[in-house]
Amino acid sequence: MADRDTDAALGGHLRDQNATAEKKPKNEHRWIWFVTGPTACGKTTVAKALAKNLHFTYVEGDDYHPKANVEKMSRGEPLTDADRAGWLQALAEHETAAPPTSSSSPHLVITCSALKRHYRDILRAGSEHAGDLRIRFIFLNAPEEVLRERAMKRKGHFAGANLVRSQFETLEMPDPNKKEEEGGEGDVVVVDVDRGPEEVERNVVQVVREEMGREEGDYLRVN
Ligand SMILES: Nc1ncnc2c1ncn2[C@@H]1O[C@H](COP(=O)(O)OP(=O)(O)OP(=O)(O)O)[C@@H](O)[C@H]1O
Ligand SMILES: O=C(O)[C@H](O)[C@@H](O)[C@H](O)[C@H](O)CO
Repeated sequence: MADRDTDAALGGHLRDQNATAEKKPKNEHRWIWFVTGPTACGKTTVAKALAKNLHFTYVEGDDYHPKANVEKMSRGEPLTDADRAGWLQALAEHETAAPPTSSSSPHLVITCSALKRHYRDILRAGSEHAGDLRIRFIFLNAPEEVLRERAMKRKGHFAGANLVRSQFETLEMPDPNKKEEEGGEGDVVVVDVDRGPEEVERNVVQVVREEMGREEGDYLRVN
């Protein structure tokens, strides 16, 4: 018995420890959530909502593009595989790096268009050697016309509406419902974003909570 006398001698410390142990999930992993999709689908908006609601550490993928990539996209020119290689590598390195000590949570949310299967595989490979990582993708799905309109209305961003067409040409839409051997990607959740931002944010937060809850038990440690 973790008896009362012992506990009293420890000033209640033992009791506090047991209470903490009960609250912890059985398996505690570090989670990396990539928020993906073509330009103006709402990656930044959604990632900020996850950071705010679940206290995840937020990494803005666009900040890791070299200057030449940003200049190219500002002119409405699509990037090539070679243009994207170093940028994808830089994002993959975030997965295995220890989170900054100042961050409130070990879990990361990273925005990254990740348009092609091959790009998503680079990000998957980034986590392969770190046994405690769980990596998931959220694909924000909306028709091209909706994204063109959002890009047109947006102010002060290097990517304009003239980039949208080529993003859809490049896109290899992930299919989580197909079997893996048929090219399916079971670690992707597709969320329809052709609706208001509040509804999208609510849906995404729920998707993340459910997925982490399923693996980690009832208690989701978010901070
Ligand atoms: N669900 C939504 N409904 C309407 N407008 C939205 C929605 N989500 C985001 N927006 C608006 O659409 C624009 C694009 O959103 P955001 O910048 O978050 O997209 P993004 O995918 O991060 O873009 P990029 O990849 O080009 O940086 C912004 O002006 C944003 O306020
Ligand atoms: O792969 C790409 O072509 C890029 O990542 C773009 O998608 C942009 O970074 C961004 O989304 C535009 O603002």
